[in-house]
Amino acid sequence: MIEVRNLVKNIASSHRQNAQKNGIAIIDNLELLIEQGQSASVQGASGCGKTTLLHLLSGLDHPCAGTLIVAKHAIHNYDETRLDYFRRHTIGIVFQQFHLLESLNVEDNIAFTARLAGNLDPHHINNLMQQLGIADMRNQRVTKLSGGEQQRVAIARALAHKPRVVFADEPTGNLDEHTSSAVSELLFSTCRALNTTLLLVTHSNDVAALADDAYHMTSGQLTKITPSLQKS
Ligand SMILES: Nc1ncnc2c1ncn2[C@@H]1O[C@H](COP(=O)(O)OP(=O)(O)OP(=O)(O)O)[C@@H](O)[C@H]1O
Repeated sequence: MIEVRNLVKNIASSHRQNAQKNGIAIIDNLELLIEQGQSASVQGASGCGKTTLLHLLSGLDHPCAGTLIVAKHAIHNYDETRLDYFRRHTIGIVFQQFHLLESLNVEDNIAFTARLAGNLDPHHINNLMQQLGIADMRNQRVTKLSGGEQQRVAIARALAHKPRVVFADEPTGNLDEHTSSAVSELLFSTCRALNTTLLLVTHSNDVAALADDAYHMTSGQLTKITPSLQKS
């Protein structure tokens, strides 16, 4: 579950005491609720604050004000030690720039987060590689892969430790239309199977429409653009 209340991020200052006084609020009293196991997509103009929102929810950036609860973790109150534990165990992140470990092969990149979390399930990792079409590349260094292949490795890595929540920033941005559709369906179906909450930023209407709820971001806030597609 993700619960965000009155979230403010001022891009000129990350210090709480200066939040209201300095700079522009790129996130301005934003509210969001996603139940456990549900998914939501966020679309919006370039520079409107989508990546900033994911960084705040991942504990990679600090809010100026507001409440951020992610899988029962009230991370707005956490220090770096607790945030580090939270990131390792609770969430998976697909970054826009992948951030793969260049010295490792495909399989070790994917297993890395699971090893850190102490939750290595080789069968699950093998399934992810098979479903994402990267099993044949398991022993290759990631630097040898195309952008689209690296993107699939990044997606598998985010799911490898069966996190409670996944944040994905343009997870299909480097994929052709056919692969984008297959990979995004796999991302959504794997999250559903694991009862993992998924929050995804995308420029693709097709990918956004796969989510239970779709939001548009503007003026630092989210507006729901489709009714919730409640599953029976
Ligand atoms: N650390 C920072 N310091 C100052 N400004 C920042 C910082 N991080 C982001 N910004 C600014 O905040 C705004 C939102 O950036 P963000 O990356 O969240 O946008 P976005 O909606 O994800 O854009 P895109 O769709 O192009 O990826 C931009 O104007 C950006 O320049």
